[in-house]
Amino acid sequence: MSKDSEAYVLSLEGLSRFFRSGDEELHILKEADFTLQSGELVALVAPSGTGKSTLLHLAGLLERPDSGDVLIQGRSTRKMSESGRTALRRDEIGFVYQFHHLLGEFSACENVMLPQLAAGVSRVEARLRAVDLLTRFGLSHRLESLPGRMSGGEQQRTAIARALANRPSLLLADEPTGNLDTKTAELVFAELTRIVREEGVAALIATHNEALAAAMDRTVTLAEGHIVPFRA
Ligand SMILES: Nc1ncnc2c1ncn2[C@@H]1O[C@H](COP(=O)(O)OP(=O)(O)OP(=O)(O)O)[C@@H](O)[C@H]1O
Repeated sequence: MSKDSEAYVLSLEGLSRFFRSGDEELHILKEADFTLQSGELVALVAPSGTGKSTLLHLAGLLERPDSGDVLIQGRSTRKMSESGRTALRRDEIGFVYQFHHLLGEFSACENVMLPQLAAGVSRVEARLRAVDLLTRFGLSHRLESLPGRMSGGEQQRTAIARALANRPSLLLADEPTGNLDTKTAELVFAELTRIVREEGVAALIATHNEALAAAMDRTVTLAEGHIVPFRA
């Protein structure tokens, strides 16, 4: 465990990731450093193709870096086994994908219950939490709907509720309001902010929406493989 990392929910230390494209090496991250605290909401704003998804996947333990370390609540994941990473991901991290990845054969409520059941929460408690979250995101009339019968925006809101279901310490979101209209995006973002503050979640949210980014605590971008403050 490194010196100050325990104070942060997420610490990225000297993180590097490159891809080979023909003869070229694409250095997406080059010894990048970053920290995120409990209750902090940070926007990640960078042009398409610069590596936002890559960064979120590394931070969410969905991929491994070429070098460097990702620390979650001060715990190094560099030498952690796949099963250790999976458990840490289940217990500490909520991830909202660009495309919602809901399970089509389960209702909205069941989709939000499933990660809780996997973490050992009782059915009764899991349902209470699912109903509360879905209601907060304006979906109380959609509890028993299958994803295929819901609009894109409703599916995305369900995916956000699912990511928050296990009270994660870290929320990572890849364009979570990308397919919502402006008004719905604002409402969803306001509720997301409330939950982040109330539950002390640390959130890193990739977005192209400048108004939403401006409403967060700070904004970072990717520049030459580093994570740096964004200056408009
Ligand atoms: N597995 C991979 N193999 C090779 N190249 C990859 C791989 N994953 C990503 N890349 C490349 O890395 C770069 C960054 O991709 P990434 O998806 O992280 O960007 P992004 O900023 O999230 O883009 P967008 O906003 O369009 O989603 C792109 O040029 C992409 O082609």
